[in-house]
Amino acid sequence: MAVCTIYTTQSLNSRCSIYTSAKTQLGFHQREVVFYSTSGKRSSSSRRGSSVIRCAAGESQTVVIGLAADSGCGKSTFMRRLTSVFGGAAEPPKGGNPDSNTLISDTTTVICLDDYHSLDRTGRKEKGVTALDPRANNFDLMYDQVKALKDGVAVDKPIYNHVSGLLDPPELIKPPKILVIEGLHPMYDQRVRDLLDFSIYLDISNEVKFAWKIQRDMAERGHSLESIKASIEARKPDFDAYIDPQKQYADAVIEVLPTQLIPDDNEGKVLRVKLIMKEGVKYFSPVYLFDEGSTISWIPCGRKLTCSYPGIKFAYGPDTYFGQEVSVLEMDGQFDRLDELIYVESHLSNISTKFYGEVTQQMLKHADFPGSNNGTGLFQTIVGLKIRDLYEQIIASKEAAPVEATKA
Ligand SMILES: Nc1ncnc2c1ncn2[C@@H]1O[C@H](COP(=O)(O)OP(=O)(O)OP(=O)(O)O)[C@@H](O)[C@H]1O
Ligand SMILES: O=C(CO)[C@H](O)[C@H](O)COP(=O)(O)O
Repeated sequence: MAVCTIYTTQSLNSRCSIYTSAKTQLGFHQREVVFYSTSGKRSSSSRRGSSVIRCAAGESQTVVIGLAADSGCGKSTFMRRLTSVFGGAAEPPKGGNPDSNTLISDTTTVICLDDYHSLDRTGRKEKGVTALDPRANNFDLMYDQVKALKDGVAVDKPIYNHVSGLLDPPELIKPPKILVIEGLHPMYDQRVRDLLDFSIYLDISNEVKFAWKIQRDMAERGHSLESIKASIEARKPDFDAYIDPQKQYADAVIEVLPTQLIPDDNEGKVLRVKLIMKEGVKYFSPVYLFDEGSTISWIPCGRKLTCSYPGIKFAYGPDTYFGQEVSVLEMDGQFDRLDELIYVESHLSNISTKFYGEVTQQMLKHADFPGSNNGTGLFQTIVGLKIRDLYEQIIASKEAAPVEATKA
């Protein structure tokens, strides 16, 4: 008999029901469910079939964030910036699988959606599908488990092992304060998408993606230029079909393009980065430069900001994106001196900092992360602060709301 230990923040006399079905997605036919209440009391129940515990609506505290991007587009770097905003280091589950893709800190748990690959590397090869193809992923299980975590219920999440290319035995994930689901498809399945409190898409243009891939896979992983080109080409049709369309659903998009400051630049070192922020998203007010709603172009170089060639240019203004109203903040170029970023920060509003200079402090703290001297690092940091603010607002609103009557 498989034993599943489930931690719940609900008291034992709160209304939680166990739903069972004939067979779990993980393959267990019978399991024991052990509840731990916050007071430490314990009770257990044995059922045939899979166990999903659903507790009374309105009691959940887990805020769910989706981060979508292709492989090698800066998700891990963004996650490191985000978890740093909440303080404390993010680490793999203690004593667990050394190849786990999960990162846990005091406030956040980041799960990688590669863990919901239904086909392992050999299986994909045999069936002739890439990992980007929805047929290689189990969206039913993804939905069930993200929903359970959002409802305050622990799950046994599978692990996709990137070293072996196999599906490893599952790991226990307890409901965190903030759950980040990052990977190829957080906004692909409507059921999963509807669970997200906020969503981000990292939109890296083909030229820049290629430059980053070469930098990482050639320098750090020993791949040849030809194999990198071949891998990008092989993924492109599925990327265009299944990954890229998700950006229309994102509340914030960080778009990374080649610079416009250097004519015909093909080095890909200087970047033009746009932060596209949807209007009307609950608990999220877009950042603005100087004057909300105006159209602004700003070259901050001069007395207060050191700029070597090709300089720095900011732009801000309203726009539409997939037919929706957005505000766009743009930065082209790179900083020479990160401490001078405070000058730029002081002209930005709605950045959800807790003290003057917090963006600059965060950027200086992680000056060694990729993108710290340009708009990728700046906008990732700002989005991290906006997520903290969103989380605090959601929690405050739940605490203020009267407890809902539970249904029998
Ligand atoms: N902002 C950036 N500026 C320059 N290079 C970057 C930036 N972000 C990421 N990179 C490059 O891309 C590589 C991949 O970044 P990262 O590991 O954060 O991406 P990822 O999406 O998590 O990748 P994967 O899904 O393959 O694990 C880095 O090693 C770095 O070379
Ligand atoms: O697109 C990816 C997401 O990170 C990976 O390529 C996918 O998970 C397959 O993994 P592997 O390359 O280890 O077979």
